[in-house]
Amino acid sequence: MTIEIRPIERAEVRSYLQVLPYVNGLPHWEPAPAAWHGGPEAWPQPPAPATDAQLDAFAERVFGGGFFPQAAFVDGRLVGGSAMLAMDITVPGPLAVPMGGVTATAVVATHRRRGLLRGMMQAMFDAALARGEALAGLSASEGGIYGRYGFGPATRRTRWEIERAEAAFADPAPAGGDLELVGAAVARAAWPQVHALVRRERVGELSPQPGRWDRLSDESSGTAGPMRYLVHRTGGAVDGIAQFRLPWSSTVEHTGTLVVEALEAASPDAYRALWGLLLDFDLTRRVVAPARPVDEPLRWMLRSPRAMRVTRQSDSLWLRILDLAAAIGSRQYTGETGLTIEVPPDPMCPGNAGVWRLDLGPSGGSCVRTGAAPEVTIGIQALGSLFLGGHSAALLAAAGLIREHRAGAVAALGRALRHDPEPFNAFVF
Ligand SMILES: CC(=O)SCCNC(=O)CCNC(=O)[C@H](O)C(C)(C)COP(=O)(O)OP(=O)(O)OC[C@H]1O[C@@H](n2cnc3c(N)ncnc32)[C@H](O)[C@@H]1OP(=O)(O)O
Repeated sequence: MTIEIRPIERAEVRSYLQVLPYVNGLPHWEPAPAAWHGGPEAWPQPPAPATDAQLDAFAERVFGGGFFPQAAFVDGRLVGGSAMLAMDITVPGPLAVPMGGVTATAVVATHRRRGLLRGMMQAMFDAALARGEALAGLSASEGGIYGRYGFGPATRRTRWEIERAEAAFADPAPAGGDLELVGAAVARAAWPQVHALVRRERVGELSPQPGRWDRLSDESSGTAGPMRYLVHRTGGAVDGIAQFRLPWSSTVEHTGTLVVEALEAASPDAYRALWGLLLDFDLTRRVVAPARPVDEPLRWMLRSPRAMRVTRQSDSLWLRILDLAAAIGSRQYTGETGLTIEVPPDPMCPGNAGVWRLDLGPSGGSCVRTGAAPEVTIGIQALGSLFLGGHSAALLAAAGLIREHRAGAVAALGRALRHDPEPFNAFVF
């Protein structure tokens, strides 16, 4: 048996796409989307296998630029694929820095658990480093897979519900600006503008992947019904947008649910006005929001903050530091901190291991090798989890992921790295 890991040629794109479960109509995400969306029906419906025309259209896009696919061949047959997208992620500053976004990953069922993904991941890390990318990120299909490659959960998402009857705002004064229900064509033009404003400020936000907005559609999807769009304008300029559905259900318990798939607002007025209408939409009983930040201002705007019931919480973006010194130099920090850290061996990115002197401050950071004794030992996975400023270093130390050699060093590292508000990415890729 011969194994070959290499980038694919243009003529191989269709074979590459065909190993991806969703292209075959198989689930590619958590097996139970209903756990996030609620309701007893499979929601949304599993996708149908891609048609030939769709495969050709995908293939064109794959070689449209910024997409770096690797594949695993066994005895000449393509049995696994994974790809990196050239993206930008907002890091504390806020500053946009390049990140290789790992996506479209699968190995056919007959060839799993023999190291093919590890081989593709190594090839993608090496290529990303050669392109000058210090970070890689991904959304994980399962929580047990990606830690071994050095990825740490870095942003979180929650699913919450609010009963309409309990959703009154503490301050009933209406927000400024204008709301309009629009079709997908208007949403496709408006959403990029809002997202650009939001991601300039919000740490963890990502540049949109190619074709992201083309997927906004008016078409109905099974019991989920059509997507609906609501925009907010201030002085005629769009500064907020939401997409929501009113899914059909056969049970009385689940009828009248309004599902807010995404909502982005670039001003407090837009945020308040969009939620104001969605929480008080006639003929509904409940709002479900499946992919929201853990620090949702809306809770603090409600007369009864406990009306917002968090029903699920999970990781969202996983981050992998490929080049520690470059990554540390790419963001800004709270206060001035000097610290010596030890990073244990990192076989997939060996340049990260060793003892480093960190000098971190509001104008940036430096990370240089030192012979001094380390004050903390921290693995590359834990550094990935802390890098955007989410999570607490003390928490990871309590879990045994950071070892402290000088009292107070973990607290100092945590203070320097932490960022408020919590990092969040509105869309997965
Ligand atoms: C970023 C994204 O695109 S998310 C989408 C990921 N794709 C999917 O979930 C589709 C279904 N799954 C698959 O196709 C495959 O299981 C993959 C792509 C996740 C992994 O491919 P494989 O070639 O089997 O992985 P590989 O053999 O390199 O695994 C490396 C290690 O991960 C482990 N592993 C692989 N998949 C899983 C899993 N689902 N759960 C737990 N451990 C796993 C292997 O046991 C192995 O462990 P080891 O390092 O201790 O030996």
